[in-house]
This record gives sequence, C-alpha cells and structure tokens, in this order.
Amino acid sequence: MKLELDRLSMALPGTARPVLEDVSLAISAGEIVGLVGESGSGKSTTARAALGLMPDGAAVSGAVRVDGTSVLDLDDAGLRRLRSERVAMVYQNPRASLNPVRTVGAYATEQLRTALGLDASAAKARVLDLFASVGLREPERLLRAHPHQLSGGMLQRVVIASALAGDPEFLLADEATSALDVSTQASIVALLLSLRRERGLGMLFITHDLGLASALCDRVCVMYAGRIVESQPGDRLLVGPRHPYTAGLRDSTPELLSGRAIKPIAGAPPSLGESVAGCAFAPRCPYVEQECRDEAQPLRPVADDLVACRRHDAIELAADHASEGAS
Ligand SMILES: Nc1ncnc2c1ncn2[C@@H]1O[C@H](COP(=O)(O)OP(=O)(O)OP(=O)(O)O)[C@@H](O)[C@H]1O
Repeated sequence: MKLELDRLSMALPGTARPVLEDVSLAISAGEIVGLVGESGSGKSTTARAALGLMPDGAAVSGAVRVDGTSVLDLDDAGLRRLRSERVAMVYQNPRASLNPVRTVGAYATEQLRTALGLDASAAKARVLDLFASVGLREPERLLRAHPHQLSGGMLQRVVIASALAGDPEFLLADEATSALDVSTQASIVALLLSLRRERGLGMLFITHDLGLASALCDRVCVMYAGRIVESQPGDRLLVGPRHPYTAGLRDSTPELLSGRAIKPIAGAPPSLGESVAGCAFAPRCPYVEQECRDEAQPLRPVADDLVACRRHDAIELAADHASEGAS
C-alpha cells in the first residue's frame, strides 16, 4: 500500500509563484512521514491535494496516487470513497470539527452512516468499538455528551475515532496535536503510534514542531515556499541537517538548543505574490552564493537523503564543528 505525490505542482489564480512546486513524497503502510515548515509553506495544501481537494481555479500538474489509483482522475463518487475508506484527515482544532449543539454520539454515528451506509444501531455499535480502540473510557456516556463537556484531548480522540470509521489505510494529521497541552499532546502521539502498530496505518504528520517531527516520524520532509527542500530520517534530522533552512529552524527552536544561543532565521519566506528566481531561501541564507540566487535548486540525492542545496557540504561541515565544540 502506498500513497504517493509525484512531482505535484499547483498554481493559484493571481499569484506570482506556485503554491506547490514539484512536491514528491511517498508513504507506505505503517510508515510515518513528517512534513514541517513555517506557516504558509504549503503543508496543508499538500495534504488536501492527497485527498483530491484543490482550491478553486487551481492549475495542477503531476500525480497523486493511492495504491496506483490516480486521485486526480477520480469522479465525485470515487473521491467520496477515497476519503471515507482509504485516506482520512484529522485537523488541528477538534472543537472546530464538532457542532457545539449536537452530541458527540450524533457526530460520530453520522460519520458512519454517511460514510458506510450503516443503520442507527450498527453505527452505534461500531462507534462504541472505535471509541474503545482510541482509549476513550465510558463510551456509552460519551455518546450523550456535548463537545464543551470534553477536554481537547478527548475531543481529538473522538475525531480520530471517527476518521477511522471506514478503516482507512492512511491518516493525514494536520497539526493534530498542536492545539493540545504538552502532556495531552504526548498521549495523542502515543495513540497515533499504537494505531500505526495495530492497524498498519501510514501517516502524514504535519507540524511546525521540528523536535516532535524528528521524534515521531520515520522520515521528515522539510518544506519551504511550496517545495520540499530536504528529506531525512527523523532521528538524523536534528543532528545532521543538510539544508540551511532545516539548520535554521533547529537553531531558532529554544528547546532543541541544549544551552546554545538561539539564532532566529532573519527575514521571511516569499509570499505567493512574489516571484522567485533561483533558490527561494537564498535571501535568508547565511551560506548564499551568487549561483544560488541565479539557479533553482532541485532536490538531489545526497547519501540516503534528499536535499535541494548546492552548498550542503558547507552546512554539514559547520554542524560537525558545532558538535565537536559541544563535546
Ligand atoms: N484556497 C486558497 N486560496 C488562496 N490561497 C490559498 C488557498 N489555500 C492556500 N492558500 C495559500 O497557499 C499558501 C500555503 O498555504 P498552506 O495552508 O498550505 O500552508 P501551511 O504550510 O499549511 O501553513 P500553516 O502552517 O499556517 O497551516 C499560503 O500562502 C496560503 O495563503
């Protein structure tokens, strides 16, 4: 089983640069792939494209495939089946997903009745099973509760349980833990890991939290201005970043610095209204050379990783010196 984006590009009307450019990534069963980057880099747009959800007027090229089926060629019925039975999505704020005046049970059973066509009693039985499978206790009582009676963590479990209704192969988690406090975040991360283990779910885990991505994900893709600029195993990303943007993100995150001084990345990413010549990160890059400003930098293999930077040797050398200095 594989979910693949293959050189996916997307342009929106009235913009100067593509919102996505040549985005390729693949997720296999049981694999967690992270997608990190600053706000506006295109993470949510990438996830939505995997569900065949494109903004109005978008010009799209490339391919999205789920087990070889081309998502961009599906009709409405095919897209509905894809979203209920193969690829599910969970968003940041669970309260926004639930109607405050309806019970949690009405929300969860409705998902099953519309997605799978179950009758009311079969839907209720399945919801009780799903609630138990995501660690929700007293599921009967929960069915009668309204969203305001539940904590953010419990609500996110309800949303995850409902997303699992059609037994999907893939889960797209878009900042699914970002609105939660740290200990609740940890319990939802543990839940996602158990779902991967028990169901073989493949996941796209979108976050702006580099530390969390590196701890949770088998592989992390770093996005900048609509492009993937680096792809590395999660456990190596923080010790050996190859792209200056990844190194910059790490060095501007206090909890990842273990006593070293924080170094924010100067400047801001280009907006969609700015056209980009050469590498989009060049204006902010401490390693920039003229060629970087002149030539776009494609994603190239470096050892087992991918990096879109012609100066990656210099960054790796700097990282080696920093770790020698620290030891
Ligand atoms: N339907 C749309 N119409 C116009 N612009 C859009 C649309 N969807 C996304 N964008 C723009 O595309 C860019 C990428 O947005 P996207 O939400 O994918 O970024 P992101 O990395 O997920 O950011 P965040 O972390 O803030 O969610 C942004 O500049 C956004 O304003």
